[in-house]
Amino acid sequence: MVHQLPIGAKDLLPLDVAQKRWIESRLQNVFQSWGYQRIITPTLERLETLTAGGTVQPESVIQLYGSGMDVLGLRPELTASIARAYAARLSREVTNCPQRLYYSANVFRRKSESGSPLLASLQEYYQSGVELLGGAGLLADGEILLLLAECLKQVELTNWQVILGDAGLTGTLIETFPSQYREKIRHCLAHLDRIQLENLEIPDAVKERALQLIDLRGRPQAVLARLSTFAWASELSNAINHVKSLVDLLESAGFANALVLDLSLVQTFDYYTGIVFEVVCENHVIAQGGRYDRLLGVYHPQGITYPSIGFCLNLEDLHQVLLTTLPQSTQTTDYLVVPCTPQATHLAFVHADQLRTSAERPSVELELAFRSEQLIRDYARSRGIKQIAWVRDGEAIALEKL
Ligand SMILES: N[C@@H](Cc1c[nH]c[nH+]1)C(=O)O
Repeated sequence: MVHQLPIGAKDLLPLDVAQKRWIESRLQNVFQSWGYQRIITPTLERLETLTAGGTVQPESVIQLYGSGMDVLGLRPELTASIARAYAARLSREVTNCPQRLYYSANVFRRKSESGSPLLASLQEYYQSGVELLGGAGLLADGEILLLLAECLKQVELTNWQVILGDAGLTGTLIETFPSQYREKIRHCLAHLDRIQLENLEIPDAVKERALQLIDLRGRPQAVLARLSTFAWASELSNAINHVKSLVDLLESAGFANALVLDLSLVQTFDYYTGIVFEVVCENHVIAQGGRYDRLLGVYHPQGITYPSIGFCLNLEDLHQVLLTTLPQSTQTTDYLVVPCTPQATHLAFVHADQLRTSAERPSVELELAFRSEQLIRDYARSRGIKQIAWVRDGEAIALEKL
């Protein structure tokens, strides 16, 4: 019998792991230097926790049955879990808010290409991200976007673009459409599907406004100028002014050419209430996030909420885009210690141990099979090992540099 992986699952071999750790450790250094602390939440949560308030669709969660009647789910993302963990732990005391948290973890999604749950495949992804809980306003939004830009700089990513939207603003605009058309329009916006929108059977006046919305995408100043020509926009001046101030802040921080304003941007998860964004590079969505001011209230026993914002980087996408700049080999072992005869075995273990605890803390591996000297040298060269310590019973150890 051939034991195959489940569809969509994959093994990460040592080189993949070395490259992934290179990315993760650079990101973690940035998170820590901005004052974020690591949080670890469980891989499994109650399904109702993951989908509370309709923020995550149950169909996208891989479900399991726990003891009793609990339906459990593998987390499809971490923001809901972190909101659950902190909702009742936050308070308005100065010592408590804001909380800056980061994570690096795997997430699982169920993907159904054909819409059939039987054909759905398991997808496991890795994310590194941050949540700024209890942080509101321009400063918090600015911190998150500038922190994201610093992460991209530290992993040496170039040619990226940030697509910036506002879920509050877009949601309010969608609310102004008659309720029977909202879902269809939302779907077209989420998929940037102008053709489908043009062909929808909806009244012309509604369609015209929906098309105005899908076209609100491009250089920020041009989009904002176009927006100001629409009569309906005047009722949304607070949200529009916030976006303007954020755009100014980002442009003065050097984002100018990398920023696209897209007021039709709709995200996969439905908990966003304010700015939303994604980073794209070579057709990959490298990162996404946004403001979710109501989510903590969903988990708080009295419904008290705290304004919050965060993002995550999608490590597989980042890995793909960075492939040529990542380390191309795994770390090599410094020494190979060779017991030349069975009698030298004990001495070889002792010598290997002495080397490992010496000042430079080298990595040391042991020859296991008493192979010929030639085979041992060939093996060491093939693995990039630079030094062989030949251990013979009753003789001084002979060090050979390759
Ligand atoms: N959890 C979101 C990203 C995010 C983090 N914080 C806010 N949003 C995702 O997986 O897409």
